[in-house]
Amino acid sequence: MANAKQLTGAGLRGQIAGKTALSTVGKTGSGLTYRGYDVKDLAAKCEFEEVAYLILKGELPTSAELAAYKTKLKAMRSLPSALKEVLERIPASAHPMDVMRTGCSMLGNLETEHNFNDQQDATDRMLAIFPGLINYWYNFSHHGKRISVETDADSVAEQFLWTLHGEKPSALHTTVMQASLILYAEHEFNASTFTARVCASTLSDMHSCITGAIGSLRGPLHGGANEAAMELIEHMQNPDHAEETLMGMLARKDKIMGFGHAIYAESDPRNAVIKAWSEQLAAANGDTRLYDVSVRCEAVMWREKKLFCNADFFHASAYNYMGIPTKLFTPIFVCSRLTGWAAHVMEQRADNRIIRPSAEYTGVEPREVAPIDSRG
Ligand SMILES: CC(=O)SCCNC(=O)CCNC(=O)[C@H](O)C(C)(C)COP(=O)(O)OP(=O)(O)OC[C@H]1O[C@@H](n2cnc3c(N)ncnc32)[C@H](O)[C@@H]1OP(=O)(O)O
Ligand SMILES: O=C([O-])CC(=O)C(=O)O
Repeated sequence: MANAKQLTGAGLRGQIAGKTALSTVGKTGSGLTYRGYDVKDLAAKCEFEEVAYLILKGELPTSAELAAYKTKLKAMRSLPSALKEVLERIPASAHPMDVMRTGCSMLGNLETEHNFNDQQDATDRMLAIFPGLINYWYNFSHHGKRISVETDADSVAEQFLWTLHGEKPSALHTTVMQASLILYAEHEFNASTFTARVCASTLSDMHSCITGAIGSLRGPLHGGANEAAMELIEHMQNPDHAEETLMGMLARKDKIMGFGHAIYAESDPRNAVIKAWSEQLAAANGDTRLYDVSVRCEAVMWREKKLFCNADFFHASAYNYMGIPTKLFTPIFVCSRLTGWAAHVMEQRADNRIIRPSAEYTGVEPREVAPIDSRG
């Protein structure tokens, strides 16, 4: 069993900030479970909709329940015309995470969750619409194309790739995307989920909670690390060049995105799964450069710093091999983590007290306001 990480210090590290029945992270040093199931088991045996159902409703679905859930999601994909108009006004230079944030917020204006009894439907609508939403904007702003999001795709995974590329994806790509969405679906009290829970604790609506969470996920210390990792590895010509680049960065004390974790001590269980898929995609592509340089980065970081790849690092090469533009990497994370965020919002609502911690004051002692002409 791996050692647990010492959790103390700034950033609320190690503080219990609430209860959850949704997942455990690093409980045995390196494990991740969703409602008691090992994430590796889920990624090997399930499709994303089964895991979304598990996280949102508590148990894995039967085949009839899964079929009904997928049929429901498939019927909820269309984009309201007012949302399309907003997406068409966002420039190509925008970051897609800002597009996700605005798109989610706009949806909240058009289809407001007025009543908490609507929380499951509001969540399902976002699960169904988010892949098409981001790819509608991407295709319009980058290629001047108004795509149809009412595809025959059988799953969220397939819908993402289909609406991006305009054709049914290969079985391999769909399988990898299923696994990726499962790996990213839920992760206890990470920064974006905690954002969603703080928002939920004020009894705000689901779209506000998810919009806030998207903003938190955007940063490179959290979900944005998969894009930052891609920007790093794309310049590496071969493993020796990768080693040379990293050694220089470490000497300059640069932060290497895609490595390290706030909770895990020695490894992130999601890494082995996406790494294996990246290797398969590299072989299928007949170009192993990105995989090979990533493997060398992993070895160097462990040798030099005892830092390991988190979920994001091998996602960079895997997504690149599937022809996904780098700036769309973190929105895929949104399409997946939406399940965890929404389940946490539901959990917070079911046993709520407004989240309002205290601060340690470090400012000046009490003093009087001097008349304005005597200041300075
Ligand atoms: C899906 C996800 O969100 S996973 C996380 C994605 N984020 C990244 O990949 C960004 C790069 N990684 C990091 O910035 C950090 O490891 C975090 C934000 C994930 C965790 O931060 P912390 O909990 O503060 O890290 P931790 O306490 O383990 O850091 C220990 C030391 O290692 C250093 N360190 C940690 N990660 C890295 C890294 N990727 N590169 C270089 N040094 C690092 C820290 O700077 C710290 O050094 P210090 O004590 O001299 O300041
Ligand atoms: O738990 C964290 O701090 C970050 C993370 O890995 C995730 O949200 O998937």
